[in-house]
Amino acid sequence: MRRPFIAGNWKMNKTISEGLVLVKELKEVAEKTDVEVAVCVPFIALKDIKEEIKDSKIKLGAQNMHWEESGAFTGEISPVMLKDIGVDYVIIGHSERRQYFNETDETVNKKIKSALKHEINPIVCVGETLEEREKGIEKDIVKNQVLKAFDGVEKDDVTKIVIAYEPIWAIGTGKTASSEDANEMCAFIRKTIEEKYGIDVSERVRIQYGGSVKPHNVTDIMNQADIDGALVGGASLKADAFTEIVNF
Ligand SMILES: O=C(CO)COP(=O)(O)O
Repeated sequence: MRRPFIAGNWKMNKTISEGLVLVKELKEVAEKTDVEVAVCVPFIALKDIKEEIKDSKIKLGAQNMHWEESGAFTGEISPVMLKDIGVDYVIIGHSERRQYFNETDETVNKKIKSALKHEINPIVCVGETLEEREKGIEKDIVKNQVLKAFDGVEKDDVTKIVIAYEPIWAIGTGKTASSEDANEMCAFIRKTIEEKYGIDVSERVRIQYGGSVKPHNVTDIMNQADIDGALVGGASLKADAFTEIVNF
């Protein structure tokens, strides 16, 4: 019922020409699978990558955006600009943006509502730090992030949003949450959505896991009942590894 969704987050990697080489190699796997496949690429590569994948099944994502449509916001990119290129998805509230660029639950919420208004599907990231997990407060943290992210979001829009559960301690560290722990949190997120919007919505919203997803662990992760996909960092930078992940 929920279509599996594997998205690569290239982060600050790949020049435009390197990115073009990579997406050319991903077209075939996207063609042959029922899994939805997306690449979330640096802003400056969006247009060229779009041109390259326009006749393929690969979807295009950005990694951030401002919530305003235009204005005096030096260095920022607006939803109007992303839509103009034909972007399908935008990652919002990645932990690296929360950690290094002062992104808050409030800005995440504004960005989600703005993306929806401009018909770009948000991939909203939530997840706890290691310290929070060790204290046993990870569910409180994640619930709070989810509720703040969805504040004021209309019921009809909820399933346009993809939620990515990315425990911060698992990102780029080679440590994955056990698939059972990851599933437990994803089920808890789904419950949180159910409490706010009802089960008809919560059963349809897609929840990804992210954090050191690799070819060797993806099958186990994707076999979990409440995990509908993966947001892949490092392993999305190589065609062979990402292809294996898509073919979980
Ligand atoms: O942050 C991530 C995806 O957004 C995960 O990154 P890694 O797969 O490199 O751990």
